[in-house]
Amino acid sequence: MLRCLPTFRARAARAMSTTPSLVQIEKKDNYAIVRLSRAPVNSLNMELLQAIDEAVQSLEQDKNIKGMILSSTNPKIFSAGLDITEMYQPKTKRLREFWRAFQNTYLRLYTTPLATVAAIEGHSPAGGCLLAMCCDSRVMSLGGPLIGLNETKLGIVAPFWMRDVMVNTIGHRETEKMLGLGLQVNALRGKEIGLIDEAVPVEQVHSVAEKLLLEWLSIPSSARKLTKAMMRDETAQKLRSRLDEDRSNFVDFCETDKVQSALAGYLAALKKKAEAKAAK
Ligand SMILES: CCCCC/C=C\C/C=C\C=C\CC(=O)SCCNC(=O)CCNC(=O)[C@H](O)C(C)(C)COP(=O)(O)OP(=O)(O)OC[C@H]1O[C@@H](n2cnc3c(N)ncnc32)[C@H](O)[C@@H]1OP(=O)(O)O
Repeated sequence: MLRCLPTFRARAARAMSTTPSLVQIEKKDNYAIVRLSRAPVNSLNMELLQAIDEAVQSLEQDKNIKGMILSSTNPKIFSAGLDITEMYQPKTKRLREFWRAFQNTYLRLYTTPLATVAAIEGHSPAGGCLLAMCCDSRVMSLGGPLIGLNETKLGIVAPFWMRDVMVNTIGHRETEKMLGLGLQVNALRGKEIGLIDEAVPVEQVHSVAEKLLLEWLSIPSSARKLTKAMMRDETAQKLRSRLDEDRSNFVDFCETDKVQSALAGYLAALKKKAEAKAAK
């Protein structure tokens, strides 16, 4: 048995070196930094969504960990939102499972008793914006990066729970404009409308995120957790009571010719843009 151990260790090490982790977790004293790490743009496929859900769950179970900073290994992109290739020409079974993973990740992150801060150095459209809005606070870098729910621009409609989280963050009228027009805004504008809490130069994003997290963690823990639950449970419960219906709506909607042709057009435009960039 003892002689088997090095072989087992070597195999495990080899497996780790060949299977890059989709989410990197770095533990500090009483909090962790969770970095999304799916090249090139952290688009949220089913496996990444599940990895985020599992990461948050494992931190919730660690009695030394009280909070987390959600971030990206790519300083240019926080997350490109849902992986459009999951929705384009899908297999129905996988599409249902994919949406279930999205629902679960949202519910986990929005209602986690951990204190959470999003450190947004790069772009954060659609599902990326949702992940950020699920956190208790958001810090974003000044300059180029944009954040927002741009679904209408793709010819798709965000589900009611993405809308609800945005309404809870920036209010009804700003959501009506952001969502209806598919707007994405920079950090300064984000701060004006309450989507972003701190807009800072990129090199300060992490230190300010830590400062905000420590502020949340300075509140007596049970009071902070109960207040978070009081603020968020009703919104989460609305989806929990309609999980199957929401999943069916998504699958039916996604499989329509109209949505499929909108997604085809959008993917082609992304590809063309990437090719033009590569040709430069
Ligand atoms: C009425 C009932 C309603 C029920 C509910 C129904 C439906 C709800 C449906 C959906 C909800 C969706 C939420 C979403 O999240 S949709 C996703 C929206 N995301 C985007 O629009 C972002 C698109 N990407 C970009 O804008 C840029 O890529 C980005 C700014 C993120 C980065 O730009 P950069 O120049 O650095 O990189 P690119 O060259 O553009 O991209 C590199 C590479 O990555 C591919 N890619 C980019 N984004 C995605 C994506 N979201 N999914 C899949 N792939 C993506 C891109 O095509 C390039 O690929 P390649 O050419 O190098 O192979």
